[in-house]
Amino acid sequence: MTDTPAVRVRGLRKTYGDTVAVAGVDLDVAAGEVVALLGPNGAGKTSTIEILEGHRDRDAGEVSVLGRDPARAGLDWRARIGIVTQDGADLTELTVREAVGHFAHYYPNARDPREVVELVGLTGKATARIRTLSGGQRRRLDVAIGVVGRPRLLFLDEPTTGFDPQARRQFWALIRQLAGDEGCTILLSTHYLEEAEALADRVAVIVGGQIVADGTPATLGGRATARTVVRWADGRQETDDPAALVATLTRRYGGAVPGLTVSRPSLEDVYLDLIGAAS
Ligand SMILES: Nc1ncnc2c1ncn2[C@@H]1O[C@H](COP(=O)(O)OP(=O)(O)OP(=O)(O)O)[C@@H](O)[C@H]1O
Repeated sequence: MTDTPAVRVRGLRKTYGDTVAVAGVDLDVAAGEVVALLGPNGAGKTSTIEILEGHRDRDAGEVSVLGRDPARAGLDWRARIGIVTQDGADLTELTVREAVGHFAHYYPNARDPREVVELVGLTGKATARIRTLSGGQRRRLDVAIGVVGRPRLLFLDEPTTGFDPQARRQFWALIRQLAGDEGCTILLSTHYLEEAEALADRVAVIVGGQIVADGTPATLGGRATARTVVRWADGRQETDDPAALVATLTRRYGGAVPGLTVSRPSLEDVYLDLIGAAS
């Protein structure tokens, strides 16, 4: 990672008529970092991401993406970012390989379209027309189009919606490869907590257009220091000393404790608390 942030946002605001979609967002993404934006429907994730992509105007605030203001950046800047939107491109009569090849032409240092099709697991569909793809295959194609230009920064807006579990795991492996081997900075929005946990170095939770928490998946919302919950067949207790409680239970039952589980709050528990407290 270098010291210059890939993304720096201060006081970002966006309204649509009477609706305040983004209400003063501050966000930093370091070069090489994978950051997940989490938040309920309508929280302002897409609006924020689209402003950072240069696809939407802002009302106020400072935004720097790869050192430029997206509202004024040119083609050289655009060639260094990759975008996977919720809608995808409208190219339904092209084949998968044609579509990826078409986008490759826009970039000075594009990847080989065949390699990209392979990377997203669509080789078996390379000559299929886009309109014949399933929803999950279509999203993989969107990812292929997003990465064909070797972006330094990749925006992924709910990238795995509609994926089956196996496709989601394959997609995660692809993202780890892009982030790890190639040092690509990634900002993604998702509704899947396990996706944020699997991929993100850092998670920012946005509610009502404001960031209400920002931290690693392990520490978000005080998760690392939260009390441990011990559950067993006849009870449940929160404790700071789970070993002592389990020892007590073991003595009480004279051996194995039926149905014993020892857990810290999941990322989902913490997230639901955060959005509940904020709304
Ligand atoms: N083009 C638009 N015109 C009017 N209102 C809009 C427009 N786009 C978004 N909004 C409103 O702005 C708010 C934030 O929407 P946004 O799409 O940024 O949320 P989101 O967090 O991405 O939601 P989701 O998880 O449902 O995709 C919502 O209240 C939405 O209805």
